[in-house]
Amino acid sequence: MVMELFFSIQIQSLLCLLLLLFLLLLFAYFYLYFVGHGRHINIKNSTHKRSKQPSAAAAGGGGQGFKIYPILGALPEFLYNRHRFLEWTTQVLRRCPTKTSVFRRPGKVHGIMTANPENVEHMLKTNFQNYPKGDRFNYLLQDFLGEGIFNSDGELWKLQRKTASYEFNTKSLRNFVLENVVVEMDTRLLPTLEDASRRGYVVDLQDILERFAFDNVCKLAFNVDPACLNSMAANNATNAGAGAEFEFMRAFEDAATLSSGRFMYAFPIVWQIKKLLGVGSERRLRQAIHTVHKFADNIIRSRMEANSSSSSLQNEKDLLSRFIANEENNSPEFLRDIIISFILAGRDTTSSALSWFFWLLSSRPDVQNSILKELQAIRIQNTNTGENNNTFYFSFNQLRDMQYLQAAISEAMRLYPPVPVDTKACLTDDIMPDGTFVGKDWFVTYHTYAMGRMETIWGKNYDEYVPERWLDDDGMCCQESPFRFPVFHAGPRMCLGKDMAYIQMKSIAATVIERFEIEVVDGDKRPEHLLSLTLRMKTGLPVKLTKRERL
Ligand code: HEM
Repeated sequence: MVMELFFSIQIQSLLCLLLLLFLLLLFAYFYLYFVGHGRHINIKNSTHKRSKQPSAAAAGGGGQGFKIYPILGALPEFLYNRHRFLEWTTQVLRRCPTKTSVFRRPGKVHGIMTANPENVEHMLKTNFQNYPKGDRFNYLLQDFLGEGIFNSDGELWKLQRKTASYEFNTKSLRNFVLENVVVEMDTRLLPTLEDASRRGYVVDLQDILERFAFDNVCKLAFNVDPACLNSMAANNATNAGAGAEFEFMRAFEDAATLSSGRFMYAFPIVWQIKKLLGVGSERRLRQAIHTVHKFADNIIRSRMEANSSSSSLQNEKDLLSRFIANEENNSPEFLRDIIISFILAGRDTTSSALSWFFWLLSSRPDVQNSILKELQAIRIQNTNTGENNNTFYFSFNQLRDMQYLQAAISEAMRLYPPVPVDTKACLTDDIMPDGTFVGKDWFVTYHTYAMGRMETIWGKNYDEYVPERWLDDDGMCCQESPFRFPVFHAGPRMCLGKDMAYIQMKSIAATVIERFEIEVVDGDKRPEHLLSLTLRMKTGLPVKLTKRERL
């Protein structure tokens, strides 16, 4: 018995020793890689000859790209830099000669990241068919978005795109959007800001703009007013405002954040297990999706019933009615998917752009003055021509004439694009225009944030906020090529809401700037951002408002 125990202890000690030795070897191996032999991979090597399994060097190039370790790929660097993902990837791409680098995750997951306009044109337009959203994207967002336009490829996408493109070009939809914006400003935004300025409160401008955008896009999508901006004022005072609409907004926010959180798992198996067991973030996601679906289903069902019993839909101007009227495939589930995709697309994008714009503006009185001058000129012109009898808000034509403001907002989006990175899947092996090999099933990410900060695209002053760079000699704001400035995507899947977004953003910016001076609390510090589907400020945008003297 004693001997048995003795041998058992011996064996256990031996096993421990072996394990220790193995760990030591592993540590030494990776230590050498990190410190001494760290390998960079990038894409300078622009050979057009394709090998079945391209070597790391052939797929990268120039020795400047992401560090790729055996087995772990770029994971160590990714984990180390996860909190500053955009800055890190921008730095890497900037030092790559063709602004593209291979990125490998553990296992067989390969991809490239690019900030090269020619590559962007190739994937978003020239070889569009080869770069769909792909199975991974669809799978991660399927629970929330189903088959909606934002999460579909092929025929399903085409069908939605066709109907939506037609509707987005109609004057009636444009007017509907502008009317909603004016009402929301008049009844909620301005009273909220006026109240804050009168009492000297600090308010979170990002939160206000997000609530504004959510109210707005819900009106556009299914003519429902969640009154989020109202419930904020109510919340501040009495903690009221917890109706079904408010619950819907909260649930929508959670569902979007938690769904996009799935992209950030270093090991996707973790969220899959959580989903299977119904625990943690996946349990919260399931609940949030249930609330969103229930709310949307009720509206869709009652709207469809109204449609079958009368022709009342003809008077409705929102997107849901327009899709119901379009007879092709309008099952309640499909309509729900469509509506949710639109709300997601139009929700945080304009608020993100405006939040960064207002932050940039707070340290640039010269730009503010130029905007004020432009607004004043438009007001004077208005009095002379009698264009708009309502001297309070700006008409569509007046908004169109705000060229400097358009430039100032575009310049803010160059530096802080609301959708900072966007990823597609590669269907079959391909070679990018810069010579980078892309394999079947690789992911391809175009990096809008990095592209806005490339000297090769914007010149030496790329990191300065200069609205004038967008203006021609006549002071007109020029269009930039969407492949150099893919803030609204490009090619057949280009953002459908671009014009609408500019109307909304210019209308809010002009109305607010004309009435208030905005001081950002700690404005000299750049706000930290959150990495989700859109570029949000981590701790909001705290501001103090002072009413301007009348112009
Ligand atoms: C500053 C504001 C906005 C920016 C920067 C922006 C940007 C983008 C980007 C980058 C995409 C491509 C995403 C992808 O599918 O890979 C996109 C798609 C889309 N956007 Fe926008 N967007 C904005 C506002 C809006 C608004 C207000 C709407 C209207 C509700 C809208 C509707 C859409 C739709 C429907 C798509 C999908 C198009 C398709 O897949 O065919 N967007 N947008």
